Amino acid sequence: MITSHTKEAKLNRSFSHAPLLTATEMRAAEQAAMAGGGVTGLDLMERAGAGVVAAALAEWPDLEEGAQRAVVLCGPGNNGGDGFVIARLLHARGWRVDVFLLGDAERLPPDARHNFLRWQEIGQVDPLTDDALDRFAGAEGVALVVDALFGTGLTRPFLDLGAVRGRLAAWQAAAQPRIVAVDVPSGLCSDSGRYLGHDDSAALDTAIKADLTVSFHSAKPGHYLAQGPEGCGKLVVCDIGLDRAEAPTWLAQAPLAGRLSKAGPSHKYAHGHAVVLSGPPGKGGAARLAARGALRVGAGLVTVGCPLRAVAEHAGRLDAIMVHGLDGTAGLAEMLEDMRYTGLCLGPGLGLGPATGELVRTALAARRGTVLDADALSRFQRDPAVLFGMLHEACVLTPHMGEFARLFPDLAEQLRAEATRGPAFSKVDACRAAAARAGCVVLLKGRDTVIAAPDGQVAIHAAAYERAAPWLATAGAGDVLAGMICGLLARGVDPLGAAVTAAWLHVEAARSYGPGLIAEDLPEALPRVFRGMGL
Ligand SMILES: NC(=O)C1=CN([C@@H]2O[C@H](COP(=O)(O)OP(=O)(O)OC[C@H]3O[C@@H](n4cnc5c(N)ncnc54)[C@H](O)[C@@H]3O)[C@@H](O)[C@H]2O)[C@@H](O)CC1
Ligand SMILES: [K+]
Repeated sequence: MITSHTKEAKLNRSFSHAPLLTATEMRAAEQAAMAGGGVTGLDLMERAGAGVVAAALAEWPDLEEGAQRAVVLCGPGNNGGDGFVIARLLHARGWRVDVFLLGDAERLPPDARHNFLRWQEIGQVDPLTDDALDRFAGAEGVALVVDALFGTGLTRPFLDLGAVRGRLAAWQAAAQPRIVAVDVPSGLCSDSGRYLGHDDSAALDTAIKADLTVSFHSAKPGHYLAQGPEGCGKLVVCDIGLDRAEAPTWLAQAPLAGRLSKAGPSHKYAHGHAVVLSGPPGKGGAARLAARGALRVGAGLVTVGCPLRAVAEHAGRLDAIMVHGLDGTAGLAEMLEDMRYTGLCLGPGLGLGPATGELVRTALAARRGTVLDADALSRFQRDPAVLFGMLHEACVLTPHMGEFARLFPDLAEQLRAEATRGPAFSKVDACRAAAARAGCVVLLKGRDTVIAAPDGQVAIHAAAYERAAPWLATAGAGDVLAGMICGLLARGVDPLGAAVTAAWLHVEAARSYGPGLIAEDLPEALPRVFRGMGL
């Protein structure tokens, strides 16, 4: 599952991005390094443990002051092994450390067992039972709890230890020790960001939620998807000396400024002409928002194409954006004979009637860069295969979860089903399968937006951690996103690049505007974002 060098080189020109490794890919990276002979599993475990200690001390400098007290909860695998290393390193700093083990010490894997035995030369290990935790509940002065129960090896729900979660929650509320999770908060699936065995909405009430999560080598999809960000608190990735891995899934980061620059050809047609189709009078606001997004993202020209009877409404509301009255699908077909129209956007406010289906058919036959959103997707709920049969590789579909379920009901159902085994079916899995089925780029919206191409590449764009943008949950924001993608397609950006770039800019615009944001503000915030990028 490693991308080819050619593909990688192409991606590198478009984005800065970091690979996100699944549990299987992470294991493979570790195995490859060990097979190369340069490093042993014990070396990696030592580096992982040292990385957690360093990250915790960097996060909370007050922990450097005086002797502190820590509780380390170790699990039955190598995540627990990291825990024994951490206990030893904290002890070496003069800390008082209490260590609990979940499971049978005899059955620990070799590296974890080695570190268990080393710890036993220093201190004792208590079994992690309800009784032990009860006895410990009154312990004073615990400054740090280390969650080293389960990492990437979580295969089944972590249910029988409701007591642990309850205790941690109680400690967090009462004594307020900091909780640092090793690799992932235990119970969270590192591939999907889902807490196994829990209804999603209830999971966070009972889960181990960390204040800081320290992962190794590369972040994992689960740190960014679903409940990952809430569970992890804050994320730090520490280097454990493995070679940089490439993977088909990566984290979308800032687009390279050069790709958005207007330096070079100065003629407006050099930057493309985007067309946003609008619905009937009184329903044109969504199209106008999309058109504004297309214009601000740098399309040379933008036209709203609308029914003849909606021309007056649009003309009264638009200046820099042109209005073109269309006489149904024939009018659209005639308009698109002009090859200077380079990007299309259909869906926002378009309506769910048969006319929408016909407009989509006509637009797709013109084979331009085309964004299909909202009604242009929902219209095909009864027979998605009809839509899939018309799509081409210059298309981008931008469903939210409800629209996704209309087009890909089986995939949505898999995502909705309770996750009972790890690694669990993830939004990445769903979106990757959808893109393969549709034969074009699919951008599945959410705080964790997932963007998949039909060749299997997937970018996760998460408005989480330092890029949280809660104000983006506002009416019309999706219309602006569709318009921004359309504008980039019109400018000649490839579909995956356009979708990833727009997703990043959209969140950046929201963050730069801040509280009180409404959809109209998003396009207007783009100039500030561009200036910040040095454009
Ligand atoms: N892969 C790597 O490159 C490295 C891995 N390291 C650590 O190793 C971890 C992965 O170790 P493992 O693969 O041993 O996996 P884990 O330590 O995450 O857990 C695996 C063990 O837990 C059991 N288990 C899974 N779910 C359970 C449940 N719900 N209840 C009870 N038992 C359950 C499994 O049967 C297995 O015995 C990483 O998360 C990381 O912390 C680090 O030491 C550094 C290097
Ligand atoms: K953990």
